[in-house]
Amino acid sequence: MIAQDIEQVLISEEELQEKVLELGATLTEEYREKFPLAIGVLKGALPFMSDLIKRIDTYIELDFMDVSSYGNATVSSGEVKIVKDLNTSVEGRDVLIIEDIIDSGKTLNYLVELFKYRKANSIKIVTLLDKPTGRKVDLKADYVGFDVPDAFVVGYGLDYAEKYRNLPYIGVLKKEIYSF
Ligand SMILES: O=P(O)(O)OC[C@H]1O[C@H](OP(=O)(O)OP(=O)(O)O)[C@H](O)[C@@H]1O
Ligand SMILES: Nc1nc2[nH]cnc2c(=O)[nH]1
Ligand SMILES: [Mg+2]
Repeated sequence: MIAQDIEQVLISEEELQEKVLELGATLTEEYREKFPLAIGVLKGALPFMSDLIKRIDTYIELDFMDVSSYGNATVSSGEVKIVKDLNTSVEGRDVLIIEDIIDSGKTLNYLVELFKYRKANSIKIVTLLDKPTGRKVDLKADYVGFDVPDAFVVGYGLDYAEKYRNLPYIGVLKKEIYSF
């Protein structure tokens, strides 16, 4: 049972699902007349994206980008690596980036600049979690599910050393699990 490693549940499964419904309704209105390209940032955004897109009731196209700046560390290296690029061109498209968390902001800052350079028509960000205290670059999401405190959170896509992504809620690990 991986739940035994959790010290505290910060956001329950029910709260997550309720927020996903709310964000889905907002995005349905935002993109009603458009055909946005929804870009999931792997791997963390996977569970959130999977739930969210089912609540967006308009035509959307999906694509994925795999970038990594943390490796197995809990502090961003600051260097964003493209592990997998998009299959689709963003030129002229209304791009909706779907993320699990904004912490330093470096991952999304990099992606926003990249999609601007590639001539996207518009770029919006929806993130499940925002950790404003972690910010190292000036970056704001257009849609935020929850603000989280200055702690390393796991679950619902968020990992510690690649584990815990499959927890259905957001929590904080017991101190003895972390190796820092
Ligand atoms: O705002 P930042 O400080 O850049 O941090 C946020 C990013 O870090 C995590 O991804 P990570 O690079 O660890 O890869 P993963 O999604 O595969 O876990 C998370 O999923 C975000 O993409
Ligand atoms: N799992 C996890 N990944 C992150 N990437 C950036 N911040 C975090 C965090 O708080 N938890
Ligand atoms: Mg990520």
